[in-house]
Parts: sequence; C-alpha cells; structure tokens
Amino acid sequence: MTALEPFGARLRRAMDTRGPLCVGIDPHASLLTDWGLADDVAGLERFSRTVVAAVADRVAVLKPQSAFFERFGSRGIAVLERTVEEARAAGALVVMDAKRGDIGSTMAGYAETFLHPDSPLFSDALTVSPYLGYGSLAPAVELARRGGTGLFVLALTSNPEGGEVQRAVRADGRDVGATMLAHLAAENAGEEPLGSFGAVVGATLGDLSSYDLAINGPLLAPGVGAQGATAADLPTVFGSAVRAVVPNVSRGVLRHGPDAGALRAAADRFTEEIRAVLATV
Ligand SMILES: O=C(O)c1cc(=O)[nH]c(=O)n1[C@@H]1O[C@H](COP(=O)(O)O)[C@@H](O)[C@H]1O
Repeated sequence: MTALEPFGARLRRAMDTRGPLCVGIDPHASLLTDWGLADDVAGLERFSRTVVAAVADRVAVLKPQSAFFERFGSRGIAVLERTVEEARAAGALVVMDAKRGDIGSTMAGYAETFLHPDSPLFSDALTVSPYLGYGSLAPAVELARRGGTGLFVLALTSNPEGGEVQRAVRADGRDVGATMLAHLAAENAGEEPLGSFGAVVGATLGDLSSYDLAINGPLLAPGVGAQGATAADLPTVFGSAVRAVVPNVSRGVLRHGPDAGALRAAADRFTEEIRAVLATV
C-alpha cells in the first residue's frame, strides 16, 4: 500500500496556506429545492459538483455528509465517489463525514471502505464514533497510520443531546468526552507538526476550559453558521487550542448557492473572519 504523507502534516500545511475553514457538502433536500434542483440523483450531482467547483481550490477541507448521498442508494454513492475524487483533484483535503463505529472486526471493514487507497470512496480522513469503546476504533487507527490518512473522533459534539453520553462522569472522575480527548493525545504524542487523530468538538459548546484540548491533533469544530456559533466564539470555546481548530460551515455557505461566485464569496468571508480572529489571539 502506498502511504501518503501523514494527514496531520498535510492538514497543517493546508490550514496555514488556505486558512482552516472546512466547508461541508450537505445536500439537504430543502437546499436542493432552494437551489431550483429536483430532489433526485441529478440534483444531488449538480449540487455537489457546483460546491466542489466553487470552493475546492481555496478551502483546506471539504466534508461531504455521507447521509445525504446514501439517501439515494447506490446511485447516490456513485455521486459521492465522484465528489470525493473531484474535490481531492482540485487540491482540497476530504474528510468523509460518515460517523462510523462498530465492534473492532467490523470497524476494519468501515476503515477499508473509506481509508484504503484502492477504495472508490478513499478519503483523507473519516469521522468515527467511539461509543462502542475507543479501543473498537483500533483497526481504523492502524490503517490510517499505515496509509497517511486521519480520523476525527466524536468527543464533544455540537448537538445539545450529546452531553448525556459525553459528559457522563466515569468511576475515575473524568467524563467520557475528556477520556476520548486523552486517548487522542496519546495517539498523537510526538507527532510533528500535528498528529493525524483529531477530535470533533462543537463550536456551540461555550467555554471548554475545563477540558484539556491540547491533543496535538486537529479539532474539527462544527456549529459555525446555521447552528449559531460564529468565528468570534472560537477563542472562548477553544482557548489556547484555537490554532488547531478546523471550523466547519455547511449550510452557512451552501445557502448562498447555486451561484458559484456567491458560494465562493461566502466561503471567503468565513475564512477572513476566522483569520481576523486568529490574528488577535
Ligand atoms: O462530525 C461532524 O461533522 C459533526 C459533529 C457534530 O458534533 N455536529 C455536527 O453538526 N456535525 C456535522 O457538521 C455539519 C454541520 O452542518 P451545518 O449545521 O449546516 O453547518 C453536519 O454535516 C453535521 O452532521
């Protein structure tokens, strides 16, 4: 298997040159309608291609939301395959948002699907759920290390319901989210300039100073835009870890389509806002 340069190094470089924004490709049925497209496979393909053509040459990361492609069955998956390929060819890193997680032996299958270079869905990184136990992710960690890809592990999610699991306090006094962060810090120990094993930490969560976010890996931060967080919130939420943050905006950019220029301008505005905030910390 040919290994790429480690994902963390590729991501750090992309963040430094393009800015850290991740644009989510979330083809909600309502957005297809707003764009004047049919809620079918042709609409899905037009939507995804438009987003890729508009922003893949300027943002660090594109994050297709697999759910909205899976909705159309095998033909939707075929569109997802082309979307990933075109986004990577245009120079963006692709984080596949499929939030997979299963017992270890099945997890190996998911890892092969998204992180093996011979797979048609090969992506630079994958979102994964550790709620069958962090150790169940081992096959994905191992394949990512071998191939130079990465993972984003759900630690403290942006949705209000996440707390009932992630803030549950364990017998050792640490909560579950903090435990996931500690696993990731161990995974990334000694990696330079940045490890490849990131955490998902919502930008909507307010002050997180009680958590040790210094995992030496990227922090994917959904919640900016439609879920109410702004670029200005990032230093409050992430403190000194803010330089490792990859803020995700999906609907906040996508609602400006279908005009490619308007999509591009929206992404550029978020990038500028984030850069301006980073310049003050
Ligand atoms: O893993 C994610 O990307 C994710 C984690 C999380 O905690 N919250 C969250 O919103 N997301 C995803 O990020 C995207 C947010 O979309 P917008 O709210 O439209 O910007 C969706 O694709 C969500 O599934």
